[in-house]
Amino acid sequence: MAKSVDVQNVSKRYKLYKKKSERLLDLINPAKEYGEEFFALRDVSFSVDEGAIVGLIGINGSGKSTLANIIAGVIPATSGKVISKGNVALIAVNAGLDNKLTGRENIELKLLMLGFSSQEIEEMEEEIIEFAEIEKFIDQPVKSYSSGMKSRLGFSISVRVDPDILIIDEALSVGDKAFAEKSFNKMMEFKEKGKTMFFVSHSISQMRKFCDEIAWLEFGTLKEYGLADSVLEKYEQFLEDYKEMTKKEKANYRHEVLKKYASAKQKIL
Ligand SMILES: Nc1ncnc2c1ncn2[C@@H]1O[C@H](COP(=O)(O)OP(=O)(O)OP(=O)(O)O)[C@@H](O)[C@H]1O
Repeated sequence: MAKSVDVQNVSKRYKLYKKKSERLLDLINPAKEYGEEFFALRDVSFSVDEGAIVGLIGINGSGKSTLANIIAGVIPATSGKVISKGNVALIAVNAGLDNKLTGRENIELKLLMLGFSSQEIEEMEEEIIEFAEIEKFIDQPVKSYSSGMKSRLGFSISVRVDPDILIIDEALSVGDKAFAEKSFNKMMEFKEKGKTMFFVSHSISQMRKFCDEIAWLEFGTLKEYGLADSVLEKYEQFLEDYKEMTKKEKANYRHEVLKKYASAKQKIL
């Protein structure tokens, strides 16, 4: 089976500064290393077959959105790389929409940037507006939209553009039930067309219905990658245990996971 997305040793490092002056000093004198290092992703690798639907799971802050953004090319990895076959679209609340522009201007700008002609844009525009169900508000600035409206607009543009690889980050959880159903049907259509999709959600039942494979992230590391049923079962059990832990036990757990990761890495090096 041909590979669609290859995530190779991807890490994402952020610098956390206590004061604005630290950020400035770090820029002026990078050798001195001001601020605290924080890894949102640590050496994550996996590859995805063409047509697979992959769920990204993990507790809050485990790195799901960071990974989704890196695969979509919205933010760069600090090290490692992602090789994708075809064009990638990310659908997330707020992703890729300019708040100052109206809904219509956002559609036009996005389609222009993707290289569509003005005639094609004219044809696609009405379909996008209709699918997004924001007809009356389409000429209002996006900053006046609710999060549901933004997400509907983002979703409608991305699916109409017909990308090879689609990444959906929590965007469906903000819409109403009817729109969520319409979006779900659209995604099933994409699935039947054999497109590769990534799906970020906290809903295990949605994941179970929709995904073939799961990447389970834990404190920025890839804990497991495998078939959906088996990984989701383990994740559900983990969530039950994790929920019962005290704050201190959770901190210890995190410490142990990262220690294990560091020693495994040392063995490889
Ligand atoms: N721009 C940034 N600067 C500093 N830290 C960041 C930045 N973006 C994300 N992080 C941190 O990286 C970690 C991973 O964030 P991310 O949003 O990818 O997690 P997530 O798994 O999607 O979380 P959630 O389920 O809560 O949405 C978090 O601890 C977050 O605070």
